Amino acid sequence: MTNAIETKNLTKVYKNFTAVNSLNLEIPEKSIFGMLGPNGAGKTTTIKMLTCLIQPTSGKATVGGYDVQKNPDEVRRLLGMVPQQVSLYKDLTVMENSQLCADYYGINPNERDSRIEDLMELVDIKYARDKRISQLSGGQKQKASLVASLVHRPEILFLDEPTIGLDPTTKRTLWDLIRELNDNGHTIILCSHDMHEVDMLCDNVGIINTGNLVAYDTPQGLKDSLLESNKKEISDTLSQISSESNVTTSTKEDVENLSLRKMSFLLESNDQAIINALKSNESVKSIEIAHNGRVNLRVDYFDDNAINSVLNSVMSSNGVIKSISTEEPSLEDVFIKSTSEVNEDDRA
Ligand SMILES: Nc1ncnc2c1ncn2[C@@H]1O[C@H](COP(=O)(O)OP(=O)(O)OP(=O)(O)O)[C@@H](O)[C@H]1O
Repeated sequence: MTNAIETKNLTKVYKNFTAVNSLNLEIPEKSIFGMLGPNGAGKTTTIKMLTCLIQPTSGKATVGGYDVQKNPDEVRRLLGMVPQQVSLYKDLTVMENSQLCADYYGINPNERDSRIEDLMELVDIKYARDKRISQLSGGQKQKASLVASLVHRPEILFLDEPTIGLDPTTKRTLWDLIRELNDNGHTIILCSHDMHEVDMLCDNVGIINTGNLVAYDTPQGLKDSLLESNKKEISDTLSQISSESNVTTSTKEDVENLSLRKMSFLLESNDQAIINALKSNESVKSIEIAHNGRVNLRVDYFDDNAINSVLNSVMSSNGVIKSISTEEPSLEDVFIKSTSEVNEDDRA
């Protein structure tokens, strides 16, 4: 698979502060890539280098095969950018702003307006085509910005916090649009603090912390690796504790609790036979029935068959499960873990 974007030791230093530190990144063509990182991590600086707005201090980046320093015009032609702060002309209308963009990219005037009309229809902003940007709401401005940035049909689209401040319905429309653009072959680079959005939309995710790429994988791969590293951490701590006689009972209990994973059921009825079967199941370490009737269990983290065995206990007592949930690590957990080890000197 070819890469839409490649960086090799890409670095940006402001005076003596390193904002992006030797970044090596590969973003496959026609994929959706999520860029995560805490405030000040270096995401915008990276995007600015990739979109030729600033020059790297050292290292290299190619976009669509073109070097950002040697061929900035070719790179600009390939990409579209929807920035965090909408950068359209406030006194011009939605239509006029898009026309200006189309003219900048030399789109044939005969084709220009029909392209814009189609895009306005796609993002549902046609009804405001003749309104000035200053008269639009936040969500409408975001949509107008999308139309203007898509008019030259960019192969690679950078979206910086595209759904921030949008209502849930408009957010969903934009998510659908992002998927649709991707289905049509556009590579999307999505910068977002919305973990659900990134988890749901992205093929790959990179987490940047103090200018360094600290994690890169599929969303599921990141969550799986956190589960593995949690298991290891708990098991190491438990074996350390069991060899130290002066550790208090409550500390032991705290760590042992960490080694339990939550699971919960809603059963058609909480027959005593089912509850007894669960209580006598060795994988079940605690059981509690909530006021809404939900059965909350804690099962052994390390027992790979725990969930299967719990399900068997319910089924063999003729229990009917209406809903079930287990607690798995979320992308937010991965983010917090990957960005928690910050060297304070790096943040200066
Ligand atoms: N022109 C500049 N001069 C000096 N330092 C800068 C400049 N631009 C950015 N920085 C610093 O570089 C670091 C990275 O900033 P950047 O804007 O890339 O972060 P970010 O990850 O996009 O953050 P956010 O999520 O808050 O938008 C920050 O510490 C910032 O203060």
